[in-house]
Parts: sequence; C-alpha cells; structure tokens
Amino acid sequence: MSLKEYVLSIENLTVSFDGFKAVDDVSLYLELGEVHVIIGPNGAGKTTLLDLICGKTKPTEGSIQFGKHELTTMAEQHIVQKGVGRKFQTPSIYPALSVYENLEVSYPRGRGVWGALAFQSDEKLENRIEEVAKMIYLEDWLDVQGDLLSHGQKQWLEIGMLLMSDPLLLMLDEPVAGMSVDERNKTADLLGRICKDRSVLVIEHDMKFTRDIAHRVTVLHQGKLLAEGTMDDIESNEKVIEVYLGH
Ligand SMILES: Nc1ncnc2c1ncn2[C@@H]1O[C@H](COP(=O)(O)OP(=O)(O)OP(=O)(O)O)[C@@H](O)[C@H]1O
Repeated sequence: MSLKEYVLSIENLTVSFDGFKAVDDVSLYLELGEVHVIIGPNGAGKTTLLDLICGKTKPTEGSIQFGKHELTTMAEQHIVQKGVGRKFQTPSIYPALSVYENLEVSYPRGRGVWGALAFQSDEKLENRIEEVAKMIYLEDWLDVQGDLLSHGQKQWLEIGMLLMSDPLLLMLDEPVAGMSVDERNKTADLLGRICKDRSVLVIEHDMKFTRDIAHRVTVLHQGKLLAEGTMDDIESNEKVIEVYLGH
C-alpha cells in the first residue's frame, strides 16, 4: 500500500531520554475510518508515543507523516491546526462555562489577528454546536454549567470540544476510565460514529472496551512494538499473553 492511503504513517520512531529509549524503533500506520488502540504494560511508551505525535516531545530518530505534513519538525500549535486533536485522561473543560459555551469557545475562528476577527456566521456555529452536542449525548444539557456534569459527561464534552474543529486524527488517553458501564457502551457507540471521517488513536487498559472499539490493536512493551493486529490476533498472541494479558 502506498503512503498516500494512510492518515498517519509513523516510521522507525525513537526517543531517548538520557540514553533510555522510551519509544524504540516503532512503526505504525493509520487508515481513514480506523479506530486503533494502543495497549501495553505501565511504562511501555504509550503516552510518549502520543506526545511525539502531538509535538509535545521531539524524537531522536524517525518520521511521523500526517497527510503531506512531517510532524516531527512542526510546532505543537501547528500540529493542532493541521488537524490533530488530543484528549488527555482527566477532562479539561471550562467548569464555569455552560456546555454550549464550552463548545462555542472550541470552534476554530481562523488564525492570527485577521482570522480571529473574521467571525464565522452565527448560523454555521449554531449548527455545528447542535450537531456535536447530539453526537456526545448532551443536546439537552446545553445550558448546564460544565462543573455540574457527571464525570462521563465531562469526558464526552471534551471529545465534543475537539470535534468542533473536525480533526482528521483524534487521540484519546483512556477515555472510559472512571465511567459507568452504560457510559462506556455509549462511548464505544460514539467512537464508532466519529471514526467514519477521521482516524482515532486510543490508549486503553480496559480490554473489554478495546474489543468493543478497536479495528486494530498495537501492543507496546518496553518502548518496542511487540505485536499488531486485530483483537483476536492480539488475544491469541503468546508473547502478548506473557508480558501483558496473562497478568
Ligand atoms: N520526559 C521523560 N524523561 C525521562 N523518562 C521519561 C520521560 N517521559 C517518559 N519517560 C519514561 O519513559 C517510559 C515510558 O513512559 P510512558 O508514560 O510513555 O508509558 P505508558 O505506556 O504511557 O505507561 P502508563 O500505562 O503507566 O501510562 C517510562 O519508563 C517513563 O518513566
């Protein structure tokens, strides 16, 4: 397959911290419409890999191609503008603002002074807020203040805030940690819908949820890629059972 068909192509990516390789020669490819889950024991390099993609950390070697852009030489803010959204594990919404306002402030209004002045039409903004609020099960909660939402609703709102700018790659770090069973199921449905016109990369420890959402799974161990495949491949892989699933 040619590189052009991938949303993201990571090749031979390595980062060394004082000689310690937190990510060691990892290659990974994401297709459009794919939900790809990264699993692995604590310290395997999962968070560091996402830090490298979003530009928070710069690699020692290797490349990260996002469409036609090379991300390893790009500043963090530019990577966001190119269409990479990342959600950290703890929700970071604006607690004093309503759901509507949280979504509104996340709507991209262009770049620089002139871009910021060129307000999008109110109708376009309203439509996008309504569309996103429906996707994240908060259409009846638009007037509610952020800090009054449940933990799960806050997580959905943060996903919604990222969706306001319609990123081509969405990265989520343990999105269902602390959620009820019902909220987990709804989150799986949500990811199944929003992956249609983007790629979604998820770090996860919950194997049931991983099975529910993953088209493909990558297992990291001590910074290296241990295995990659469907959940069925991964669950029957002896190396994976030995270092991770068997524990
Ligand atoms: N900036 C840094 N300087 C030095 N070591 C680091 C740095 N960032 C990460 N590491 C080390 O790299 C290794 C991988 O860490 P990382 O957080 O990526 O693992 P992880 O797979 O996300 O683990 P967890 O499941 O516990 O979140 C760890 O040993 C960590 O201590």
